[in-house]
Order: sequence, then structure tokens, then C-alpha cells
Amino acid sequence: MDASSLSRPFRLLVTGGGTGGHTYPALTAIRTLRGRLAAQGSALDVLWIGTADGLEARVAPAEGIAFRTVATGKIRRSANPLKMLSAANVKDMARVPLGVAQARTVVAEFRPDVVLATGGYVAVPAGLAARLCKRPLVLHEQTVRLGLANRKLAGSATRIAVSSESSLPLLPDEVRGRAVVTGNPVRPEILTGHPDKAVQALNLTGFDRRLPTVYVTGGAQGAQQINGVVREVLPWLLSHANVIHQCGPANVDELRSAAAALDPVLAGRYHLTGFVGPELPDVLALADVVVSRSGAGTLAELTALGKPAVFVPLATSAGNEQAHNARHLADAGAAVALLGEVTGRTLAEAVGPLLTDAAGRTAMAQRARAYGRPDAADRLVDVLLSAAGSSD
Ligand SMILES: CC(=O)N[C@H]1[C@@H](OP(=O)(O)OP(=O)(O)OC[C@H]2O[C@@H](n3ccc(=O)[nH]c3=O)[C@H](O)[C@@H]2O)O[C@H](CO)[C@@H](O)[C@@H]1O
Repeated sequence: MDASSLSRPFRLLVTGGGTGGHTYPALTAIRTLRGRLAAQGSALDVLWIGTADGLEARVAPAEGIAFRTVATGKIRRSANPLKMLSAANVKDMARVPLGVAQARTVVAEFRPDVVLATGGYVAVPAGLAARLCKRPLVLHEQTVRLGLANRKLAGSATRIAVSSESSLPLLPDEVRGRAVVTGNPVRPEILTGHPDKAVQALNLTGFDRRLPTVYVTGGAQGAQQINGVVREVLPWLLSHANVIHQCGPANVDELRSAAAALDPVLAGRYHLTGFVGPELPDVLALADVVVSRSGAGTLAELTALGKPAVFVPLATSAGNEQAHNARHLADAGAAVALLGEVTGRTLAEAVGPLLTDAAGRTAMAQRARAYGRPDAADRLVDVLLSAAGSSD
């Protein structure tokens, strides 16, 4: 669609959220579309339908984006079909029709030119309402296989934007023709960090800048498993590197007391935090090595930047998606994947060589960058505008 031909702002309805992995691609697409429209002298009107307790409930209003919630039914996955019929699941499924009715009212009033759904269970009622109101629906999938919400919506979608070519053969035959590879949008500021700003913002006065810096991250909630193995090898790690450890807001106290026994020089090289906020781009810029879960969002960021990484996948992620992500990069020498039992020793064996071999780090970073898709947001915006053009 040529949005500049509109005599009113272009209207985008976004739905999705719960975690960072679903929220940030939507936010990035909004910013990119806004910029594209502004360059054409047009404006953007956005409405986000999300969950009241998800990350999007904070992120959207902070960005000045109108935000609404609808009744949602969280479907708890289980390999056991009987567990899928648990009382909680049955009760939640019964909320879906109410959510669809509420979302339908919102969509009918807002009349979006296009609807973007980025996954998470809140996307189901809003996505279904989009189709009931005959609005074009674009899905964005961050992971290799369609998530539960996107599977439910695929039949109603105008286009399905996926993050990598490897998703295409895994799509159901009847939707593959509507799929397009865009990549997973990364917040542009992620690419503009500066190491010195991280040192300043986090007051890292005890860091030894002659040593490499390791950024340990477990995702927004932190990862108990990663925290545990890092704790096991902390004195060793700090004798070779500075460490920024994002451990999850609920785990800070426990880890802080564990770190209290460190020798003062080593303690000065350790920065513990629950969550890394706006300073994340600078922290990533400072990091020489990242130890992390392998969620799709983190992977997109680390490959866009080209960061050597040691991945500790969440073993229970849907369809073992995180292990697949990690293996995919490790097979290409673009990361190290710890796929079996992870102990302090296996972590040290994986991280150690990266700390001492700067040339090896550079080579791994280059291979990682080959998987980055810094143009993903632009491509997704192309898909949104072309789907809007198919509007009735
Ligand atoms: C447990 C689970 O189901 N995880 C899924 C969830 O990942 P989840 O959302 O947990 O993790 P992702 O790696 O996709 O995204 C995390 C995002 O949070 C940011 N961040 C993290 C920590 C922090 O302190 N500050 C910060 O800003 C990261 O930079 C990243 O942008 O959705 C992803 C995308 O659909 C999937 O690939 C994951 O398997």
C-alpha cells in the first residue's frame, strides 16, 4: 500500500506479547513503520492488544502506544492429552470466545489497515477478531516452528512472516504459499551500544579492562540453571574475565550473598543485576563473550551484532526449540552449544578457550554475523504494507 495516498494516519493493530521474544519484534516493527511513514509525510496510529501482566503492558505505554487488554485463555502445553484437559485449561479455553468478542469490538472500532500478531496466547482472540472483521492479518514467527498461537491463526493469515528459511519446509502445506522470510526484528538501539557507556552507567570501576568481559544472561526472568553453574565457577571465571551477570530479579539476593565471599579484587570484576534495561546495548558492546539461553530474540540480537556465545538452551522450550537454535549456530562454528548435562566444569571448558583466544573470538563473531538479519524490521514492514494493500 502507498500509505502517502491516505488522507488519514495509517492504522496498525498489534497483538502479541507475554515475553520479550514476542514483544520486542512487535515494538521494532512499529518504530520502523512509523519512521517509514514519517519519511513519506504520513502518520501512524497504533493500538496494541496485549496481556495485563506481560512485558508489553509496560513497553507499549512507555512508547506512547495505546494499549488494550482482552480476556485470554492461556493454554498450558503438555505431551499428555489428559493434562491438556486440566481444569485450568478448560476454564481458560472457555475465556477465548469472550476474548474474541471483546477484540472484535476493538477491531471494528479501530478499523486497522493491517493487524500484526507476534505470538503469545493473547494473539489468538485478537487475530481471530481481525479475520472476523475482514482485516488483513500478518503473523510474525520468531522461532523455527510456528508457536501455538500462530498455529491457531495460520489458516486466517494473509501473510506469515518467518525468521529463517529453515522454517519453510516445516510449515503446513496449506500455509507455505503465504509465508515470507523476513528475519526476526532486532531493536535498532541494540546495534548502537558503546562499551565505555556501560562502564559508566553501571559504575564498573573494579573492572580490569585488560581482561575480556563475559555477559551472562538468562532472559528476562533469569535462568536458575545458568545461575547455578556460573556460581560454581565464579572465582575461576573472575580470575580470567570481568563478568556482568543478569540473573533475574527474583535471584539477586541469593547470588549476592554467594558472591560476598569473593576476594575484593575478584568481587570488583563482578557486576550482578536482576534485569538489564536501557543500558543493554552498551552491555552487549562491552561483552567479548556471552553466556546465554538461546531464545529466538537473544539469538537474533547476538547474530546481528556478531557476538561469540556459549548457549545453554532451555531444555523444555516448546519442541526443544532453544536446543535447535543453539545447535544450528554451533554446527557452523558460530557459537558453542552446551546440549547435555551442564556443570560448572562443562561451562568452564566451553568459556575458557574463548577467553584466552582473541583471534578465535573474532572468527566466531564473524561466523555469527553471517546469521544476523539487520534488515528484518524493514522486511516485515514491507510485508505489512503489502498486506494492507490487499485490504478490502
Ligand atoms: C521460555 C520460553 O518459552 N522462551 C521462548 C521465549 O523467549 P524469551 O522471550 O524468554 O527470550 P528471547 O531470547 O526470545 O527474548 C528475550 C529478550 O529480552 C531481552 N532482555 C533479556 C534480559 C534482560 O535483562 N534484558 C533484556 O532486555 C533480550 O535482549 C531479548 O530481546 O520466546 C522466544 C521467541 O518466541 C522463544 O524463542 C523462546 O524459546
